[in-house]
Amino acid sequence: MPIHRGLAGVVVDTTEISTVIQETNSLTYRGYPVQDLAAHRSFEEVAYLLWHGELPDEGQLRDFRARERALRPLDRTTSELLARLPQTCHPMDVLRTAVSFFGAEDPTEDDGGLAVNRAKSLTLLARLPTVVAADQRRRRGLAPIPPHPELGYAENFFHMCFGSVPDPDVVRCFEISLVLYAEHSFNASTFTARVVTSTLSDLYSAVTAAIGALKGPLHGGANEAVMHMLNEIGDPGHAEDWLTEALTGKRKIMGFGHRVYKAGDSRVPIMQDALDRLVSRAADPEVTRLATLHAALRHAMLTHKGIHPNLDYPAGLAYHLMGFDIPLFTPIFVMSRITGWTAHITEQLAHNALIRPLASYAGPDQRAVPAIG
Ligand SMILES: CC(=O)SCCNC(=O)CCNC(=O)[C@H](O)C(C)(C)COP(=O)(O)OP(=O)(O)OC[C@H]1O[C@@H](n2cnc3c(N)ncnc32)[C@H](O)[C@@H]1OP(=O)(O)O
Ligand SMILES: O=C([O-])CC(=O)C(=O)O
Repeated sequence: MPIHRGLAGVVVDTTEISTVIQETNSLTYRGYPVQDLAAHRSFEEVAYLLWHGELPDEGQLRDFRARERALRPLDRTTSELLARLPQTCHPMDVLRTAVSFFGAEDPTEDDGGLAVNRAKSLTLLARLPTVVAADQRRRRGLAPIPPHPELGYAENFFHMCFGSVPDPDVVRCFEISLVLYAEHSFNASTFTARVVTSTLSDLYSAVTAAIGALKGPLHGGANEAVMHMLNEIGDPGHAEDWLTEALTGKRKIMGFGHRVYKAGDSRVPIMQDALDRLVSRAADPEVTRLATLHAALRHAMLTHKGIHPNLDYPAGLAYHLMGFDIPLFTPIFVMSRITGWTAHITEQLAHNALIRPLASYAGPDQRAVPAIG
């Protein structure tokens, strides 16, 4: 029987949510090219699209926004619990714990009905930014800032992190990153959520597990690893030598390569444009140094290995330029991907089959248990 390590190239089910087209390096959400969604639609509209299959009309969007805004605040018990977590833990651990706690607190935790799951998904979408922002402020020794009910999803996140909203160009770049991160078919974290759901477990358990899968540096954790790597290299003139040494040492270069796209990630040109806008508006020598280094490493990687960057490469630097602390980058990915995960949980439940592959046994032949003494 052929073995497909890492399930590479294996098609395990159908989905109507998105498609990553390998041959053309393109991506659509419910049939719409992600480039067009990023250019013309808000993140809230994209969330609605992923969950409902169609873009909202004006009234539907107004109602969706109002419900999301009303659900943003955390209750006192949650805030107190999260404030007790050690500051040495990663913010992804805080987020994972928060979702698990939301499940424990929710009397409808085990109700996997469509309406109940939609309500839980919206609650998570609304509350996760409040958790992430409060955690960043706690680590900076600052009091949390409550959500602002008159601000959009992206603006409100800046408000809760920094107490102010940057100019619309910056907010737009952030929103573009949220649209691009929202959904990507059967990636590792989404598949994790589907595996958990396939046992008929609850939505919170599936999302908690998905957060754990996203945290790893081969998946979502790469956007943080990109920034650590740029800081390690430091000087743009060192990029080439650093890369040669790293490749000789068999290091994986963070933010490069992809399981599905082999000739470039469909989302990178859009995110790179957004990043370029952030760099030019900064007009700061330190930002120019980072952008030059970023470009030099991309060029060296393509020349030496023929490997293209993935979305985490431009997103990592963009989040740094927006002022977020590095450990927040993957939690921001969660704030967006919660839409894709929960759309997949709903889809899995609608056509469920327990996910349980086979393994080819490679251990010792059957043998007798030695008698003790
Ligand atoms: C949003 C996201 O989750 S996107 C992914 C984010 N992850 C990263 O950026 C981490 C760095 N990248 C990687 O580790 C890989 O490219 C992955 C895990 C994303 C994809 O891996 P796979 O599809 O399993 O490809 P695989 O690891 O087999 O790579 C194929 C070849 O390219 C090489 N390669 C692929 N990516 C990289 C990389 N980033 N750095 C160095 N070499 C790489 C591998 O070493 C391998 O070479 P070999 O055939 O000589 O052994
Ligand atoms: O599809 C993947 O394997 C990883 C990825 O790019 C994503 O989840 O956005």
